[in-house]
Amino acid sequence: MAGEAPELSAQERAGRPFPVSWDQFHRDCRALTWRLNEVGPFHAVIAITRGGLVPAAIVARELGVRVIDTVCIASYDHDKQGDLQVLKGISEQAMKLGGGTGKGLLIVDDLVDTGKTGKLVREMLPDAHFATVYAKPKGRPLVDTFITEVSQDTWIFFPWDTALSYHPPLRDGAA
Ligand SMILES: O=P(O)(O)OC[C@H]1O[C@H](OP(=O)(O)OP(=O)(O)O)[C@H](O)[C@@H]1O
Ligand code: HPA
Ligand SMILES: [Mg+2]
Repeated sequence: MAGEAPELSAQERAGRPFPVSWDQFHRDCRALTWRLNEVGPFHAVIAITRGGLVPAAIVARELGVRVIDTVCIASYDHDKQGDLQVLKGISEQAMKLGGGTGKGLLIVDDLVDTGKTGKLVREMLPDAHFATVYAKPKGRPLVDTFITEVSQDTWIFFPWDTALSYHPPLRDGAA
């Protein structure tokens, strides 16, 4: 409709950019593993794709876990969240390892934001341990272990979504 304000994406609503380098991400994943090492052992890691694949690989490597499964969920189209779609569920084999409820399984994702994705996976595996590298306040209560909390109005830029590019000097109006 004419005169109606355009809908803002999550990233536009988020005032603060929080860029994360590969190096920083690796360090944060290792810090996460230190905490998880106190909680395990785990029979398997369940990565929430796609963002959870990267921390899941690092965490599984550090914890010595070789069974990794995925739950494939799509919700954000870049920075706009739509309805959650489960494109692939947890495998029967991983379900068995978790006794049907997720006991002894470790769910890994890169972050929780609104918590919608995490809530859905928790419902599939109520007894699993849920770990993320970053957490925003709305999603935080869903997570058992995380490393860094950022404000709800922060947008995290992951290294696999970004590239090095020219940045104008502050004098020329750069933010
Ligand atoms: O707490 P929420 O508000 O549900 O948001 C968090 C989820 O959003 C992102 O995934 P996305 O759906 O963008 O898919 P991707 O992992 O394939 O990038 C992120 O990796 C989390 O899985
Ligand atoms: N960064 C990247 N992807 C996301 C975010 C974020 O802050 N929130 C939900 N998906
Ligand atoms: Mg994701």
